[in-house]
Amino acid sequence: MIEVSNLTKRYRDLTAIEDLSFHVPKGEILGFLGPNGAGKSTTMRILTGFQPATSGTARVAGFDVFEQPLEVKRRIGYLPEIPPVYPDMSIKAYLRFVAELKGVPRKVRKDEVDRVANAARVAHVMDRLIANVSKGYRQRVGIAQALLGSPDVLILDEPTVGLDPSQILEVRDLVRSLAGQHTVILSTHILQEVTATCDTVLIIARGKLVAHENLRALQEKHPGRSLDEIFLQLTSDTRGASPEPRQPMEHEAA
Ligand SMILES: Nc1ncnc2c1ncn2[C@@H]1O[C@H](COP(=O)(O)OP(=O)(O)OP(=O)(O)O)[C@@H](O)[C@H]1O
Repeated sequence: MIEVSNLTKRYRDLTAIEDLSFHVPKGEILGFLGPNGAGKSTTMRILTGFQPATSGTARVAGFDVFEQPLEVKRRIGYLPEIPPVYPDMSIKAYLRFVAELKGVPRKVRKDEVDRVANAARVAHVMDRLIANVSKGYRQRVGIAQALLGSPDVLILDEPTVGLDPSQILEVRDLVRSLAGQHTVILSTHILQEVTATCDTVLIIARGKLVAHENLRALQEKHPGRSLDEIFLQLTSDTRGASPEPRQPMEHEAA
């Protein structure tokens, strides 16, 4: 469903991701793990067509991300790190608005909004202003908008960041319930996030792929070690190094 080949992104002299290649089969929930600054958001922005790559190719549902971006966008639901919600709108008005933007036909729009509201468990707060609901609910609204139009692929960037423990459990349950019908990439720097929701993990460090396998197989390769220890070992050459200085923001093309 997702095929990435030799993907590289440079921001001036900083290489954010380098020669990344991986494949995500249909219906899988892939945990995309890496320390801060490893290149997760960059990869997701490229896959969702929000940012060009410097080189390499990426295909979603058979469509090239760079050559057929509209076809790709139609098949992807994206929850960026900061949910793209409008605080002054009610949840209902916002979801109807996004459904319209996504081209959900008018006569099925109401049913589609009801469907995603039930799936993301916001159906009981639809008339509340987004500004007045908790961060957990805002995150659910972000997930609901990603589900609109039932895209084949969902890309969720740090969906539980900043939530309290009970909200985290609810969002994890929700993501788990999506397996099978959707192919999901779940980005996080929290290992428990992956063990709670995913079968397969892809780990990057400093923009390079350091592991891509079934969680159980990864543990079997490192007997007697916890996943935390395995993660630390695999990403160790990035730790202890001084933090990456942030380059000037690049808003324009690669
Ligand atoms: N627009 C940009 N312009 C310049 N440098 C950038 C830009 N976006 C990201 N970077 C740099 O690219 C590297 C990878 O960043 P990215 O945000 O993809 O990492 P990440 O794994 O998502 O990190 P985090 O978990 O902290 O969100 C970092 O060194 C970051 O400073």
